[in-house]
Amino acid sequence: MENVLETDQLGKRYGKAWALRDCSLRLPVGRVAALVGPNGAGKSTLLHLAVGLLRPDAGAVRVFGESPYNNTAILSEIGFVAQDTPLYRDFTAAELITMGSKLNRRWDTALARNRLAQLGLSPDQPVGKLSGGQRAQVALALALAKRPKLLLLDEPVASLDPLARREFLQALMGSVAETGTTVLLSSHLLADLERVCDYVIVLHSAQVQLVGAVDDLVDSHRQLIGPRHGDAPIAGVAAVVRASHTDRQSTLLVRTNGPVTDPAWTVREVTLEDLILAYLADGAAPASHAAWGVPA
Ligand SMILES: Nc1ncnc2c1ncn2[C@@H]1O[C@H](COP(=O)(O)OP(=O)(O)OP(=O)(O)O)[C@@H](O)[C@H]1O
Repeated sequence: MENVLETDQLGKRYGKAWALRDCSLRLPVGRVAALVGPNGAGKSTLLHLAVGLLRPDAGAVRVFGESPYNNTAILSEIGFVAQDTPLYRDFTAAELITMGSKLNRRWDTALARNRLAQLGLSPDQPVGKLSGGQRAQVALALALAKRPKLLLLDEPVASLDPLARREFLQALMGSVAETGTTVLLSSHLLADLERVCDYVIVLHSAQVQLVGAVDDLVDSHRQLIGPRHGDAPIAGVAAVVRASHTDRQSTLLVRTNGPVTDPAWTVREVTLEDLILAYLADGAAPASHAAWGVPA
């Protein structure tokens, strides 16, 4: 399957501290991917490297097979909304739409205008006078109007109210279904991500903890509840990701390599949220997806 974004041992350092380290991942075409991790995990750094705003200090990042830092031509295929949704504050939304139409090859003016109308946002007001959430909506409308092949969104819904959030994610999904755009969006709102994403990248402390298709990851993990567990191997379990114990009972989130049939264990399916929380809690033990054998 074709990969839109690929990184190989990608690293970015600020002074002596690595903001992103040994990051190897693939994002296949057509996916809507969640980029998840605690504050300071390296999410924005990864997005900035992918859009060529930062130059790697180690390894490589390729978007559509090219280095975004050295090849500005591919930027026409990438839409990016940064975390603080920077816009020229003295410009009106209408002026920004006109500017977009002059600067972009595949610009969809009607889409941008319709979204603003749908949202009840005046196209004639300087965007600096809009609320933070309204400005985010304008930035997102402009990003969709670019009709990019890859859309990178850094916490796009953080400043939106719950209804606006739901509406935006629906609009995003509609646009993706129509155009086949690959999306990578960072967010802390796991329930939102669970609704819209079919791929996930979990970062912690500058390193990739988990990456893969949501279906594959959910299929290859289980929660086990049973007698207090020591180190003894359990048939069907490739690795224990997270364990919690009482005096007599253990609850394990495990990666499986076959069915767990030992009757001592009650086996439950996991949700994406269970998985993300388990891998985030286990952030001290990073590994590449290759090491886990999780399909990319
Ligand atoms: N310009 C900078 N100068 C120095 N350190 C930086 C800079 N930008 C980011 N960092 C550091 O790099 C690390 C990763 O930051 P990054 O912004 O990528 O995290 P994040 O996962 O996007 O966090 P958040 O969820 O808070 O937005 C952090 O430790 C941060 O302090």
